[in-house]
Amino acid sequence: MQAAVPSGVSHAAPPILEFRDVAKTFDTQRGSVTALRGISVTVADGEFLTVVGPSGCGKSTLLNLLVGLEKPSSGAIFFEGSNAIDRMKIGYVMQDDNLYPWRTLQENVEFPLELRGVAPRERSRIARQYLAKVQLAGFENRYPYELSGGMRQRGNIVRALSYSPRLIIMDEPFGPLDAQTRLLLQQQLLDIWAQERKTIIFITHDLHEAIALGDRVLVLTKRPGSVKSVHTVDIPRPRNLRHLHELPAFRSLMSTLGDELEEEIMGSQREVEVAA
Ligand SMILES: Nc1ncnc2c1ncn2[C@@H]1O[C@H](COP(=O)(O)OP(=O)(O)OP(=O)(O)O)[C@@H](O)[C@H]1O
Repeated sequence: MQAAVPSGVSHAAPPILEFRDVAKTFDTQRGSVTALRGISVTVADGEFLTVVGPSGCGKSTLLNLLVGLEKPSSGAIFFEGSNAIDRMKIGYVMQDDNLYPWRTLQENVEFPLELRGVAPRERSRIARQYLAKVQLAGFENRYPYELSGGMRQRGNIVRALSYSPRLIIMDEPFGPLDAQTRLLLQQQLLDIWAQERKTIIFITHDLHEAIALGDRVLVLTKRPGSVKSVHTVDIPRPRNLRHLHELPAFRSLMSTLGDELEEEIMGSQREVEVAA
């Protein structure tokens, strides 16, 4: 059961993360591609921020800058007040579960704890505790090929949580799952988040998911991605995800986000037509 957390207040907490006028241009053999431009946004400690935007607008690039896979072309990113980002404090969950096939589920979840030098007994305890939180007790000794897609992704998520990172970034983690499994995992993620209040940045194509999970929804423009709008989700927690669509606040935000994204997607199409 989730703790009651009023929605829309967490971003009043001190920021844990700040993007300050960040831009990213890739130099390729066919010229340069500006993926992001003028991104300025702060994320509060313990906030759940969801990010939506048209395909190719730079959402994954934003996350890659955070985890150090790419460097900003200009501007700066501050994490816990420093631009020397301690990436050991950041967990990353990608769309494809990337559990190691040669390790059992338990050994997979223990892996980041091993890297951080946690003693075997303690890491075994922590891994079991997290696996139980997502109803995977009893499956500890299975290998990834013996698990369903939803089970693997749950393992993937708790692996990122197990070493208690301060920030977790998730790039469409539920993308490939069927609707029913997706709903279950969304609810489990919210339950864990309510208990632990980690800061989460969650990218999704699904507007329903963005509203259901987030304290705020950040909308990016078409490429080069910049901040189009930021909306506070005015729906109290705990949220019953199966009945959200009945709430006027949900329907109103769905409609606003739908309009904003349509505007961006139509804008991209017009540019393609003019260029053709
Ligand atoms: N390493 C790279 N080299 C050159 N161009 C890149 C590189 N990475 C991304 N891009 C370009 O930057 C733009 C943004 O890409 P990105 O993957 O961040 O978008 P996205 O919003 O995550 O897309 P999608 O929603 O389709 O997953 C795209 O035009 C992409 O082709």
